[in-house]
Amino acid sequence: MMKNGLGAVAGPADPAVAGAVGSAVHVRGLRVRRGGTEILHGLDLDLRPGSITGLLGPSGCGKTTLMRVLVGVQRYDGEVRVLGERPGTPAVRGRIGYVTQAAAVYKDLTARQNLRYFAALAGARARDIDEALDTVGLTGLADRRVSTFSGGETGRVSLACALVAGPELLVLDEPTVGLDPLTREGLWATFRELADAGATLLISSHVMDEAFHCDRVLLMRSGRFLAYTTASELLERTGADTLDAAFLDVVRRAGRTEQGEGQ
Ligand SMILES: Nc1ncnc2c1ncn2[C@@H]1O[C@H](COP(=O)(O)OP(=O)(O)OP(=O)(O)O)[C@@H](O)[C@H]1O
Repeated sequence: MMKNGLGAVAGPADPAVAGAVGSAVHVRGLRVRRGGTEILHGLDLDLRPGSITGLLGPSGCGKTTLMRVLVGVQRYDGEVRVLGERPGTPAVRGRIGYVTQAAAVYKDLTARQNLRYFAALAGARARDIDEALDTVGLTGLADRRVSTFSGGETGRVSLACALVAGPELLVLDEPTVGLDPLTREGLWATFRELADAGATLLISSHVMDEAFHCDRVLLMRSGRFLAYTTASELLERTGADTLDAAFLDVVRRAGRTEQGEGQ
């Protein structure tokens, strides 16, 4: 398992639930190549059921690639289990929600019609459509065609479509980008409710401060995990005033460790 800049390891959040059986996500030695280049360099990870994990790191570090592996649309080498199964297998496909950066909704339908469609696909697992619309703040726009929505509103329809399917694992690629602070706070409250009800959430973000909403954060850089910790622990250990400064500190320490190992 890889050492990070804080002297900890990117691995089990809680030894009591570590391993393929107890983890919602279990990853060992994950490697991914895209376009002939290795993008992820041997990742280890366990996510506890009912937890929120923030996946934080600069653009291009491999966040989306990791998410693609978990939802079963990316080839990989190594061991990966999601909800106890191999990614992409029929046994888990309907139990995982994935919201990409590009909204995947039907623009010629209204928001409500989109949700009805995704609820129908989810069958017995489906949640209440009005509640999902309310959660993302779209009740007032529910019966307008999505083609008339702003980018942020369209993104919220996409999120509501994932929510309405009642997923056990929710993988969200930058769900709060372009949203106003009020909607953002409301969404984080919803994410917490989902986790409290037993769902596991992995949420990527560029915004370091969103780490305060997460149970744990994974700091990622250049296809490697630098730390798997909490926001407050990160501040405490680095002595930094802000999470941005703490992240830079971790990056510098990791660089020094690599240099030291290379000598
Ligand atoms: N099909 C591809 N062929 C070659 N390289 C790729 C391909 N897809 C992605 N990459 C590269 O893989 C790296 C990781 O990309 P990824 O989309 O996972 O990053 P990210 O952390 O999600 O970035 P962002 O925050 O900007 O969305 C990037 O350097 C990207 O250029």
